[in-house]
Amino acid sequence: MNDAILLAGRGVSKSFGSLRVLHEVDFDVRRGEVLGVLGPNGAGKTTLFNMISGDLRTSGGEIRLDGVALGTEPPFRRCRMGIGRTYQIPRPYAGMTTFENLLVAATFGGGRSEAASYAFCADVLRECELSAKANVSAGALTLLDRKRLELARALASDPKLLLLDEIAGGLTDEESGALVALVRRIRDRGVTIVWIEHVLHALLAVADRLMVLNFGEKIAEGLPADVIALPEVKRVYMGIEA
Ligand SMILES: Nc1ncnc2c1ncn2[C@@H]1O[C@H](COP(=O)(O)OP(=O)(O)OP(=O)(O)O)[C@@H](O)[C@H]1O
Repeated sequence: MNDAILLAGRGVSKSFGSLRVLHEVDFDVRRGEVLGVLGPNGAGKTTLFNMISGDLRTSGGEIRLDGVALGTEPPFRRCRMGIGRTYQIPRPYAGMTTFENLLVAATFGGGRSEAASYAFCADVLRECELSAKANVSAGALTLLDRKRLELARALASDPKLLLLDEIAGGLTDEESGALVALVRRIRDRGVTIVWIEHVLHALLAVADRLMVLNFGEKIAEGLPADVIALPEVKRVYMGIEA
């Protein structure tokens, strides 16, 4: 096992009936890095996340966390193994307060006792700049705060790997700057991050490497500046003919 690699996928494939969505994708996520995932709509990015988090089974291939094959482990067990994720469409419990949302994630996802969860959740709220909204109903939060809450809920299970699915969409430049600063802080305390994002400037502000998917295949990976300069990436992702 290579200690530098936290998450590894080999030959990862997914089909829905006759629709092949991912085809033999190999990837490594290095411990402590931010790996950005790019690709046009329908490229298979969220499907890849779903297979890492256990929301979907793979049709082929293998995914390992810390060298341990995830196999058919259900989502809650993967969460306890250290995989946290956000969803493209935030799914807070709208009738609960921000703090209650975190408590649920910390006790069920993180497996902490309720008592131990209180102090931990207060720290997560502070990190995500949500302390002032602790007692606000999640359904009443602004879009930026809903995104922060989505991230905070993923952090409440104390993940070593955080999967972020398009958290910057719909935000102003200033708001996405605040989110980027938060992602950096999380990375700086040692959490490994894989971030699917269409808002390129947000991703480029923090990603250490990029991986690009197109029609379910990996077409590029490497340092961000190198990857976005590739003619193939410009063509499929940005619609620019080289
Ligand atoms: N449960 C499902 N059943 C059938 N087809 C599905 C299912 N989930 C996803 N797909 C299809 O798989 C393909 C890849 O979808 P996916 O959501 O992974 O793409 P994506 O790269 O995340 O796109 P976007 O950037 O729009 O979020 C799409 O054609 C989608 O319609």
